[in-house]
Amino acid sequence: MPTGVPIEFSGVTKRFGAVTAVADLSFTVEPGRVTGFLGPNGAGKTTSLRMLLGLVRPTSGTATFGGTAYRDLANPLTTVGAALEAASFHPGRTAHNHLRVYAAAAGLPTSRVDEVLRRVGLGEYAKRRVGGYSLGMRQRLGLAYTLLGDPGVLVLDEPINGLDPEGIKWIRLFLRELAAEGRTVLVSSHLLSEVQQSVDEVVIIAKGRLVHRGTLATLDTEVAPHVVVDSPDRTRLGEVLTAEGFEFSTGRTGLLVAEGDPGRIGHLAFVNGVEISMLQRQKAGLEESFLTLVDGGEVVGGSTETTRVTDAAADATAEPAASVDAAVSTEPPAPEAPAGESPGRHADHDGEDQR
Ligand SMILES: Nc1ncnc2c1ncn2[C@@H]1O[C@H](COP(=O)(O)OP(=O)(O)OP(=O)(O)O)[C@@H](O)[C@H]1O
Repeated sequence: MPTGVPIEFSGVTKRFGAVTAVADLSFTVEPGRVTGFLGPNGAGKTTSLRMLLGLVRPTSGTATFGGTAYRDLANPLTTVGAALEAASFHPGRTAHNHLRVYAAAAGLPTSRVDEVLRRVGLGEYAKRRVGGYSLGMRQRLGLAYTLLGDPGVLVLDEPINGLDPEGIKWIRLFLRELAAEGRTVLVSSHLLSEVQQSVDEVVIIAKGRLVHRGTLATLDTEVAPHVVVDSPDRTRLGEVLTAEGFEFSTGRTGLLVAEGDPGRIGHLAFVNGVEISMLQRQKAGLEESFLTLVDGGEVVGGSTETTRVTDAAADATAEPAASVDAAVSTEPPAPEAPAGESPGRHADHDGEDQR
């Protein structure tokens, strides 16, 4: 049985020139559960994961697996399985051939290839060329790759992105299974709804900073509930609320007041002689809480516009590096990478610090 170790971010900051992509990030991801690493596009998720996997050097702070940095792991492939972005595989080769190369490089028996392909439901397609695979099948193949060394930790960047409903259902159950086996499972996504049914814990970042960490249940209580109130004379009700300093917006069912206690609003209406036709407390839903948290994220400097080159053409033909040390299936191309450069590089290229 694989042994999961905690993933620990401690005061991690990453600056790219004037842009602070990640600011003083600290959190721990525990084994035995699925943790969602959430934030809108540009929040700093990929940069954080790349620092964790030794692909980018933090400006300050440490990101480790049970206290050991990725580059210092004795055998990375059997400790951490990681997939950054959609894995790219040569379309002309079979899934079995792809994984056989990695297994051989890592000193693993070919039987391991058959095992992981069966595990992700690709057993009967193992000898088919990857070019004929659907996106969902390619995602499964990427997962099979991460499982080759039977690692105790899995780090998956947006594994649900682009899957059809059946694929989403499958991956949700699969992630839960992996965590139930004692592994540490960290899954990034920019959509809470995408991972909400598969995660036990969430770490939410916005503009490079941690904005929430805890269970989904705690997320639900993070954002204060509202009061929805209505009156046959909405204009007058609005005037009374404004005069008392309440902030509100007008919704379909009434005025949405940033106040958790309906009693206060009811009393206010009563003493001002405003008839109330509806008054109720409304808890912020999960999605609303998530959006409120990430919208309110503090700006940590510079533009948050993503400048990354998406090198889809190269993805179609490039092969992931078959290094024993490289348990990371793909790496996003750097912004200035010329078109055609392999996205499968695994260097610890600190040249990015100058960007
Ligand atoms: N190599 C780089 N050079 C310069 N800026 C970068 C680089 N990598 C990331 N950034 C910037 O850092 C910020 C965080 O980007 P990052 O890709 O980590 O966010 P993300 O949460 O993964 O978003 P997405 O889901 O869109 O990939 C963005 O402002 C981005 O433009």
